[in-house]
Amino acid sequence: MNELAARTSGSVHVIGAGLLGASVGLGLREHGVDVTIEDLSPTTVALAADYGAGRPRSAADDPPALVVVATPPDVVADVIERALASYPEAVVTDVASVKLAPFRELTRRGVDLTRYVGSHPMAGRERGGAIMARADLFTARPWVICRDHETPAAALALVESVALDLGGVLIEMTPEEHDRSVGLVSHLPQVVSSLLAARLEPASDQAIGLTGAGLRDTTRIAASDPELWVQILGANRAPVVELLDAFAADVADFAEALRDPERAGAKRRIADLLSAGNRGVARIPGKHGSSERFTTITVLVDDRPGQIARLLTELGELGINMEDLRLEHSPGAQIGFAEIAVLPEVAERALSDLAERGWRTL
Ligand SMILES: NC(=O)C1=CN([C@@H]2O[C@H](COP(=O)(O)OP(=O)(O)OC[C@H]3O[C@@H](n4cnc5c(N)ncnc54)[C@H](O)[C@@H]3O)[C@@H](O)[C@H]2O)C=CC1
Ligand SMILES: O=C(O)C(=O)Cc1ccc(O)cc1
Repeated sequence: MNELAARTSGSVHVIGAGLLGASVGLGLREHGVDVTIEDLSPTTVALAADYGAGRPRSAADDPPALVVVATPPDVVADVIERALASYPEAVVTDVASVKLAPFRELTRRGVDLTRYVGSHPMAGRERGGAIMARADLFTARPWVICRDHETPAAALALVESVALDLGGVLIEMTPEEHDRSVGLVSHLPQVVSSLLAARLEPASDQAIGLTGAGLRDTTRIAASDPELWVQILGANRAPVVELLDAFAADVADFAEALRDPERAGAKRRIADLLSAGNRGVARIPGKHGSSERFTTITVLVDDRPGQIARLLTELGELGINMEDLRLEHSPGAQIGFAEIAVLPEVAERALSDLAERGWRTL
């Protein structure tokens, strides 16, 4: 393996070798960090080891410098407590999606948390398990670190070095700030997406067949693991319930305006709520969200092998830099749509040059 230099010094022990734990292991191994892994399931340990996420710990191993706890949230406090006791020299971090509940539980138990630094990479996938792990899962994604004033600088630096080696973007927050923030940007979207997708269950095949990008975009995370989310939502219930109540009030407000759109002010109310959505989506960082930075051109692509590759090659030949690409294709359709984000100043030329080469654009 062609190793990248590591910031992380010392060996890392990962407890819970599923999606997050094995991804941490894979990413650190690429930097040549010595990683050992542990899981309740021997099969998961074997799988994660086979994929290259680390090796099982043996009695002869030196103690780790850092322990990363990547177990489900409902056991995370227990595992952190055990790790602090088992490795009295090590720094211990975790990657659980909620930060306040385990911190409070450990404090309630009187556990000395000097060597504990809570963290949370804002990266995941719909399905868990070691076989879903990827070394690049955390690349360019926010990685929240919850320190407190007593956290020793060396402990903080070690956790930060792991996050940076894995390509994460460090963000410092208190556990309270973290839980409120993820309630809004992760937990509320999960509930809304799941409830929306649940509406599809009894729908006819004919209706489902009309599905387009809008429904796909708003329901992707509805495929997430219910068991994990029961734990996450339960552990962050206060902020999530508050957000759900406010959301439900907006839904009721919207339905009320739509019930009688001829009533004075009703259309304005509907427009105001939709416009607030425009302003909200414009705040989302990243290429899809910051639509003002790029212009999207849509190219029709025949459903034949090699068409997308040809389109991308020709864009390169035309000297047009693609900032983002999205493909849309309905099953059974003879045509697909390639939505290509480009810099606004080249959009017009891209459309005309592509048309000249015989591509159909929208
Ligand atoms: N799935 C996601 O998209 C994200 C998950 N997280 C957090 O990461 C943590 C792990 O989630 P995933 O990797 O998705 O779950 P996962 O189900 O893929 O992996 C969890 C692993 O922990 C093991 N485990 C359970 N109890 C254990 C114990 N007491 N000791 C040792 N191993 C134990 C399980 O056997 C399993 O292999 C959770 O706390 C979750 O909140 C954070 C960011 C994203
Ligand atoms: O897929 C996405 O959009 C995610 O943001 C995944 C995710 C799920 C749970 C987390 O605690 C953090 C990130």
